[in-house]
Amino acid sequence: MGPGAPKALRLLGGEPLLVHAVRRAAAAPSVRMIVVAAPPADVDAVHALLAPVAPVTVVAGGAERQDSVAAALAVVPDDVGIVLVHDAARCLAPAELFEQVAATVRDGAGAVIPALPVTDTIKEVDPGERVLGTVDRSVLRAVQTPQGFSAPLLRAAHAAAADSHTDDAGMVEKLGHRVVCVPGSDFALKITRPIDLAVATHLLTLPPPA
Ligand SMILES: Nc1ccn([C@@H]2O[C@H](COP(=O)(O)OP(=O)(O)OP(=O)(O)O)[C@@H](O)[C@H]2O)c(=O)n1
Ligand SMILES: C[C@](O)(CO)[C@H](O)COP(=O)(O)O
Repeated sequence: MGPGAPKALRLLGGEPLLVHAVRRAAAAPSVRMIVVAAPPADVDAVHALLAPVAPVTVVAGGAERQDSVAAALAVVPDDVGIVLVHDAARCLAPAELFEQVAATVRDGAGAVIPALPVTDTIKEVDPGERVLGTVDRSVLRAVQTPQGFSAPLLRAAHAAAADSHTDDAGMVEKLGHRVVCVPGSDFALKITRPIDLAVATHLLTLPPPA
């Protein structure tokens, strides 16, 4: 995103991305507890920011996403059976997506991820940008959050993780456990570059997705 405030605190329609993300998570009827991992120095400030939005527990996050998820998971009570892991950067993921993911876990899938088909042609390249080949995109999916898990499975995956993973489902895959996809949402785009913020600003003007 370039220089400026931490991405989760950048403004979208006048409110921080994190506020949008928590509001939508809290609107999902299945969500009964929200844990936010924040930079250690900002725990109190993030709690104050979110208190008017929804009841939240705020913990100190880690250096990497995986560390932050582990820190948040550590305070989830043992009687919570399903955990959804979400990115603040996917701040417009609708409440309905949280529900769909939670319902699929509840129906018996241990690990559930929202995913969209890939629409570009994908090339594999070498370090010199020379094309090595064209990948069959029909078997590829672009994966989003919230990702949903049975809590014991997610805890086991984090406990076993020896290397770094870009998503939680990757750790579950490493355990050899099945991960299933549900249809993702265009509203769950990851805000990474300034253009994504421009797209999200437009999405805010649209009716909420059905
Ligand atoms: N130490 C970290 C880094 C990232 N995240 C979470 O992981 C999400 C996805 O990571 P990413 O978009 O890569 O966030 P950043 O690393 O903060 O941003 P960027 O890569 O755009 O610089 C973030 O929204 C945030 O919710 C986290 O909890 N702890
Ligand atoms: C979890 C994720 O959003 C799924 O696409 C993604 O892997 C996060 O990656 P990042 O490199 O931490 O942005």
